[in-house]
Amino acid sequence: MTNLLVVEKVIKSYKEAVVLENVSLQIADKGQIIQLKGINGSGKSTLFKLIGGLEKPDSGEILLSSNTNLGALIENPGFLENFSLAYNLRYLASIKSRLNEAYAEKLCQTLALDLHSHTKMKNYSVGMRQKAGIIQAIMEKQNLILLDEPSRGLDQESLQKFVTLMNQLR
Ligand SMILES: Nc1ncnc2c1ncn2[C@@H]1O[C@H](COP(=O)(O)OP(=O)(O)OP(=O)(O)O)[C@@H](O)[C@H]1O
Repeated sequence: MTNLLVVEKVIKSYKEAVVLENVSLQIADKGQIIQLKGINGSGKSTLFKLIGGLEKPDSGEILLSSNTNLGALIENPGFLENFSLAYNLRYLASIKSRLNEAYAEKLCQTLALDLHSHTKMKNYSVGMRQKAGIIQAIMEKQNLILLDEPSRGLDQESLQKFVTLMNQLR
């Protein structure tokens, strides 16, 4: 079976500081939930940025298979701040295809967000932005999903719904 992701002997430094030193991992199957644990500043977000192509490794390789469809929520998700949630989701989906409105609606309902709200993204709370970030990472039924601190800002009820949602995606 082709791996969805291969990280091979990756080294990444910022100035003098080596953040990732010979990191290797493979993700072969769908249906796995893999937790990346490490103390603050140990390089978790950096690894996600490398996998997402937002940063380049100093050496080593990051390989995504041709059938990998990557979804990512990395640190503070960027949005078109003067536009609504629906506009943003349609825009993001349009890069590859077209928004599945029914699925987006279902995800929004699950996480208690109003897809049809006219509120501009810049006026969303931290938790609402986080939910929007989670939704854009999974709304295309991506088969490899990177979620960096996904619980940030979520209230207790939303957190439970998020966990249920993740288990349903497996
Ligand atoms: N753009 C950058 N320029 C310089 N140093 C950076 C940059 N990005 C990250 N670092 C440094 O790399 C190290 C790893 O940061 P990273 O954000 O990957 O850690 P983390 O494990 O995700 O931390 P946390 O658990 O606190 O979110 C830290 O020392 C950080 O200061």
